[in-house]
Amino acid sequence: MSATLIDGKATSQKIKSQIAVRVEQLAQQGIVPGLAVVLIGDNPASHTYVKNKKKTCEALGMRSDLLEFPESFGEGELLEVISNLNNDPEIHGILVQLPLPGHIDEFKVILAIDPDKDVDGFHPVSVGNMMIGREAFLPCTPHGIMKLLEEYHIDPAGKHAVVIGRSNIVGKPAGQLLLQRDATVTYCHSRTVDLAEYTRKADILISAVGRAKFLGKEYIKPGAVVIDVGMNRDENGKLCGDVDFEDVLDTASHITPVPGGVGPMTIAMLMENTLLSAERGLTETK
Ligand SMILES: Nc1nc2c(c(=O)[nH]1)N[C@@H](CN(C=O)c1ccc(C(=O)N[C@@H](CCC(=O)O)C(=O)O)cc1)CN2
Repeated sequence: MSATLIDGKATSQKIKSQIAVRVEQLAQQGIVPGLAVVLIGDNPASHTYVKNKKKTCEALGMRSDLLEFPESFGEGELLEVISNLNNDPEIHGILVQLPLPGHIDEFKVILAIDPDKDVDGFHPVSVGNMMIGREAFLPCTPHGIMKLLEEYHIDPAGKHAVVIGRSNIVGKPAGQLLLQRDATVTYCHSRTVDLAEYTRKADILISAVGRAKFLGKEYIKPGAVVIDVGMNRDENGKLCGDVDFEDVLDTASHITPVPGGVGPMTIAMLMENTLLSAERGLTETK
């Protein structure tokens, strides 16, 4: 039997429609959620992502400031830009597009963002709050994964979730959020010996490996839910995930496509975090 497709595009559209309604309600109180996106350098993929963020903001009635700087932009200059955004009352969310050029210390930059405007959920304060289950901006990709599971009525409680990847942006927080939903979580990574030994025991498999079509059916437990976070190019230059989609289709129960799976959810969750930040400001000033 063929797996059910987990449609991130449709789910993200649904979430964005709900966000647009809340943005309109805020507008009646004279507040427009504002997102500042900072881009350094010429990475073509990053350019596409920030343009999409701007377009989505505008489509939802939110303000979006795109601040673009050359590859040579200094770390000190960037920290100053962030400080100005921290102090701008019309900006509710600040996002510095990653990766940054090598001469800029990513951690220093993340640390400079006011945690109240950290809509990426990368600041140690956000990460700490997420870890202990307190209110926090959740990192957009893992949060998007959890929303997809919810949308498709997949309850992680009691399931064995295997996460391949241990990045701070995706792997680590994805495992943490699954744990909070009572899954039993195993992390695998580039030094894991006999990966298939673990993945074949996964009821929910999250892959953030970054290797095109790396996971075939021999890695998948029959009936597993497969969430593909990979964003790779195949031998023909076509966008594809970590999972060999066609090969796995008859083994998995549910699967996310690439494109159209987790990716669109990342942007929807960013919009939601920015809206939450603006709504939060409203509560605090009342
Ligand atoms: N500051 C951040 N930097 C980066 C993040 C992030 O969350 N915060 N994540 C990624 C890039 N990213 C958003 O920034 C992102 C990547 C991909 C997509 C997406 O919608 N992908 C589409 C396909 C797009 C295409 O055709 O190329 C899909 O999967 O359907 C959204 C956001 C790294 N940097």
